Amino acid sequence: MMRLMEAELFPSTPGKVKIERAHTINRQFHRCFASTSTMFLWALFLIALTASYLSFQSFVDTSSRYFNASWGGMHWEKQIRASATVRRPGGMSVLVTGAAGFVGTHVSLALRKRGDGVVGLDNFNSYYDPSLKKAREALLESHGVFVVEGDIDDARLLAKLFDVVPFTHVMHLAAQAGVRYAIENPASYVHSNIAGLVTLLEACKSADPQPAVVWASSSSVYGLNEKAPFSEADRTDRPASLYAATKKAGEEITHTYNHIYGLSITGLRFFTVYGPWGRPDMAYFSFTRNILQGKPITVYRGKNRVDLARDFTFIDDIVKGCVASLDTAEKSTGSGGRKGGPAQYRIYNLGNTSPVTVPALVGILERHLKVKAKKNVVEMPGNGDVPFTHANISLARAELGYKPTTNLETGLKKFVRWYLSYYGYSPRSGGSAAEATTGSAKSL
Ligand SMILES: O=C(O)[C@H]1O[C@H](OP(=O)(O)OP(=O)(O)OC[C@H]2O[C@@H](n3ccc(=O)[nH]c3=O)[C@H](O)[C@@H]2O)[C@H](O)[C@@H](O)[C@@H]1O
Repeated sequence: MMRLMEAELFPSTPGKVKIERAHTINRQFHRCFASTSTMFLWALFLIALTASYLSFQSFVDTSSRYFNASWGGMHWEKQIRASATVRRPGGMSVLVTGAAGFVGTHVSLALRKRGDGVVGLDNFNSYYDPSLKKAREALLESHGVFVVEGDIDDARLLAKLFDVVPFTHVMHLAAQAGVRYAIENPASYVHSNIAGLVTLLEACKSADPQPAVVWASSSSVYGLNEKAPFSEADRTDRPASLYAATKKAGEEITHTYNHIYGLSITGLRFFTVYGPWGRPDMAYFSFTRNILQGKPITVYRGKNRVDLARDFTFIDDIVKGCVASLDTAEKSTGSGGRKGGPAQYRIYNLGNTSPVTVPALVGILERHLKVKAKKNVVEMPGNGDVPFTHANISLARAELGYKPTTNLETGLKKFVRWYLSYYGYSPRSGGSAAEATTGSAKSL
């Protein structure tokens, strides 16, 4: 019993000799005290060790997050400042979202070439082949445009960007595009076209100075509108796809930020934009790929065997419309999140004004590629498509000086030339592009 008590009173500690039972009570108390203080010291030591281990871990975590992050740091900020530098009197510094996208790349290049400061932002998602986006980024970099890798829904990143550069304008082209893909991945449209848009507008409204915002809406907002050509004042409350609904919502959301915070806003309704460096998910692009590979293409047809038609618009015309919108945008009126007075709010159609049917589009491609397409004609599935689009561009002509000059025949010729060169086709004289493609073509 006594031994048990002793053992409880004087437990052994690591590295210490066992207590001798023959000690006097005093000595026992002394040892007891000594042992308790040793234990206390050991406990302190262990706590300190654990604390330093934990803080070291968190340092390692933070630094690895920091070093792995695609943005941040002094070098990064320096690249942004250099890219945003204005090189012409009265030039603007523009944040272009979706800069590695089709329209974003072309607009960024046009701005940079005339001496404006341009910083790109893109999340390089895999909706379509990210290597094409990387190739566009390389093209931009060769012209001195730096593209930040990040998402428009990242409020911290946006705040940092506005902290580093007092952007005068935002050209907002980042979005989840594609009409039919919304059936497969609705959340992506909500993430980019709704949540991302709001996050971006929040950053713009808080920025000092507030930038003027020009952004990409879509011809799809006209939905089931049958009155042709489509004018800005026509009904847009009957969208036929979730994509269209999110773009329409974007028009309402931007109006709210214009109304409450004095942000200058211009929404551009693009009509089926095509051209070099285009989007592989679009019909003209995927048709070209399939025709060259000898694969069949699916051509949708409307009810009663009516051909579908689109007001296909060449990229160079769209770029001119975007740049003119930036040039004519008035300043936002607010600062520090407060409205200073009424601000400009505009919406324009940017189309070509001459719709072409999908079979006619295929015919032009067949001529340029010198290959006959294998066509499967099927009735348009009910997945978001509309039978036709046709832009009335009077407003953009009057207020932006917008005047499209490239017809589908000429524009597709330029696209095909780019496609063949980008994917490594080298047509022999007299032969068709397809005959000359063996081996060297990159697959999409
Ligand atoms: O104008 C717009 O606002 C929209 O234009 C295009 O949408 P869409 O006109 O549907 O363009 P494509 O996907 O290239 O389709 C063009 C036409 O080809 C048809 N098509 C498409 C794909 C296919 O395999 N077969 C086919 O016949 C479509 O039904 C449509 O009539 C873009 O993809 C959207 O991002 C953009 O917002």
